[in-house]
Amino acid sequence: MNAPRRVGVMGGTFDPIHHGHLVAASEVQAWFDLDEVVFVPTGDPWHKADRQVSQAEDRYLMTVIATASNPRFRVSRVDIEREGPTYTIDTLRDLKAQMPDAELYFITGADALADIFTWRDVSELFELAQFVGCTRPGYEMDLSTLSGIAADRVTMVEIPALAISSTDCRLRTSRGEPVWYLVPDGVVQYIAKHHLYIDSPAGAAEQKELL
Ligand SMILES: Nc1ncnc2c1ncn2[C@@H]1O[C@H](COP(=O)(O)OP(=O)(O)OP(=O)(O)O)[C@@H](O)[C@H]1O
Ligand SMILES: O=C(O)c1ccc[n+]([C@@H]2O[C@H](COP(=O)([O-])O)[C@@H](O)[C@H]2O)c1
Repeated sequence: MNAPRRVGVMGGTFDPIHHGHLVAASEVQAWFDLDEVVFVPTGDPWHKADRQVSQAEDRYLMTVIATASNPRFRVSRVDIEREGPTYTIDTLRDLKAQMPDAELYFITGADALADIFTWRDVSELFELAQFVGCTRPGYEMDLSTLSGIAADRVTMVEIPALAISSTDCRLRTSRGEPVWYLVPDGVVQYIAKHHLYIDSPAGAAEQKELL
């Protein structure tokens, strides 16, 4: 009998996708010898309701551009195409329906993992996937706070520390500061071409210079 496919699932708002996301996915792929990592941009990230999130289609296309050079990476539209707020329980059910024999590994940073007990249907989440928490500068995750099934289903992985966040990339862009080398080149160009994260004509002029 063939061994089951091992599939990483990298969920994120990716507004924009940056090298912290890509390094986390690549490290976990290598660590668990995953056959592929599926990036899943959120549709409606209810947990980020305190701010305006860019159009799903822009976040999806930036994710496609950023992952295109890695043959083990692909991007799924399951969260974008589902109506209503995005919950990981639905993401994992949809992916499991598409790949019934796959073992799923849901990849998060330490900050997202620390909040996992606030996520919808948390105990079923641990039945559908193993969870992999990546270290992230500025965030601690103490695995001893997990109990029962969660403790067996969560692994922490130490990855190269990249103090990059989408928040900082948006702020830098809005101030006319460069995001080259924080995000892939194609994403810099997408941001500038589509005038993302700019709220003033002066900022737009700076952005033109970046192209
Ligand atoms: N630099 C990083 N190192 C490790 N993990 C990261 C890093 N940046 C993001 N992640 C993880 O990637 C996933 C998707 O993150 P998300 O798209 O929210 O990016 P973000 O940089 O945290 O965004 P924002 O600043 O807008 O909150 C989350 O699990 C998050 O913890
Ligand atoms: O299912 C939930 O209740 C839930 C709550 C918060 C975050 N998530 C998922 O966690 C992933 C990372 O989220 P974020 O906010 O760091 O981009 C993304 O796939 C979200 O859909 C999921």
